[in-house]
Amino acid sequence: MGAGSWGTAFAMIMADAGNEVRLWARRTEVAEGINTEQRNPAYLTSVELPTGIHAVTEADAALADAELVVLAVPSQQLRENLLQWQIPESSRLISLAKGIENASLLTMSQVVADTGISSDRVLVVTGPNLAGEIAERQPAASVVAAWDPTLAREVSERCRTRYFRPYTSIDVVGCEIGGATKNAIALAVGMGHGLGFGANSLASLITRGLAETSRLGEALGADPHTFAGLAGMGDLVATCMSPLSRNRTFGEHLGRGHDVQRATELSRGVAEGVRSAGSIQALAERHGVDMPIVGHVVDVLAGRQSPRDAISTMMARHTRPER
Ligand SMILES: NC(=O)c1ccc[n+]([C@@H]2O[C@H](COP(=O)([O-])OP(=O)(O)OC[C@H]3O[C@@H](n4cnc5c(N)ncnc54)[C@H](O)[C@@H]3O)[C@@H](O)[C@H]2O)c1
Ligand SMILES: O=P(O)(O)OC[C@H](O)CO
Repeated sequence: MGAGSWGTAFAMIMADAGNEVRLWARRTEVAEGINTEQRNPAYLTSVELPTGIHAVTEADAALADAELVVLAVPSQQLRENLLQWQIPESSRLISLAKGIENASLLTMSQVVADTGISSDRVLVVTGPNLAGEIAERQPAASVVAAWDPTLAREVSERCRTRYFRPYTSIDVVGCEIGGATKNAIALAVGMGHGLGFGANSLASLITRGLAETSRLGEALGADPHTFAGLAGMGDLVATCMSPLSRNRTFGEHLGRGHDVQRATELSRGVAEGVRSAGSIQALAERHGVDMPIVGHVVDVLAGRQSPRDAISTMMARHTRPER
């Protein structure tokens, strides 16, 4: 459900893994391009898609009798869409979005459950999975997380291909916090890059970003090991280091001196950290967790601080043991 970059690339994974795939696109021209030319004319436009993907513009046509419903709309739009869709009762749902809902401070699997769908039916797929690389069938690993390890295993087998290697996890909340928070940290790393700083600065931000992500995750009951894995460090490193990342690129525009409006105009696709950073900060405050990098990202996005001042303020913080 959603034919943006990741919805399209994940449809490709599912088709390559031998599933019959229906892909819901909002726009007729997107569906037609996929069905007649095996190309999405709006996202990943140079990629030839497998013939096994059938695109539709009616949500009901995509959802009818679906065994697995893959949710690939941006996180702040998930609830409004779910409330309109007729999700088959026997289906399982896979959440792909990486964000925290603004109004509720819920993770995406929690939003799904909040609309009345049992959390036993909800899975999360997350990891270092930049859609542009996956669509070229470059090898990557990922994590399929569910409360029930048997379900996680079953679904991981359904999306395994020669280029996509899914591990399993029962730490749903940890995987989701890793995925949502890395976007805010990537904004900070992008700012550092845009300011002209090198590998030492960026590695320092990544590592301390992981430390604050782990603190938040643990406060929410996550397994600390998750943050050393694909959904934590793996995704954080891929996002912070790749020019393909929309979040890192958005941060880079800010670091080069553009304001949020101009950075938005220069961006293609959704940079989830821009919308979720404030929610992550609010969630951290609710649980008494210190997240200085996310806090400064929020200040920069709100125009209260420049990227350069944000970095200077972080550097001036009191020193203390690393752990
Ligand atoms: N692109 C990636 O590399 C990647 C990888 C892993 C996870 N994700 C996550 O997947 C989610 C989707 O990202 P994406 O990369 O596909 O974004 P995108 O910007 O490429 O596409 C967004 C899609 O959502 C649709 N959309 C936008 N507003 C909508 C609304 N109100 N209702 C319904 N549909 C709407 C658009 O039409 C489009 O199909 C995000 O949470 C992102 O963090 C992306
Ligand atoms: O392009 P980004 O910044 O949304 O990152 C994409 C994926 O989440 C990387 O795993």
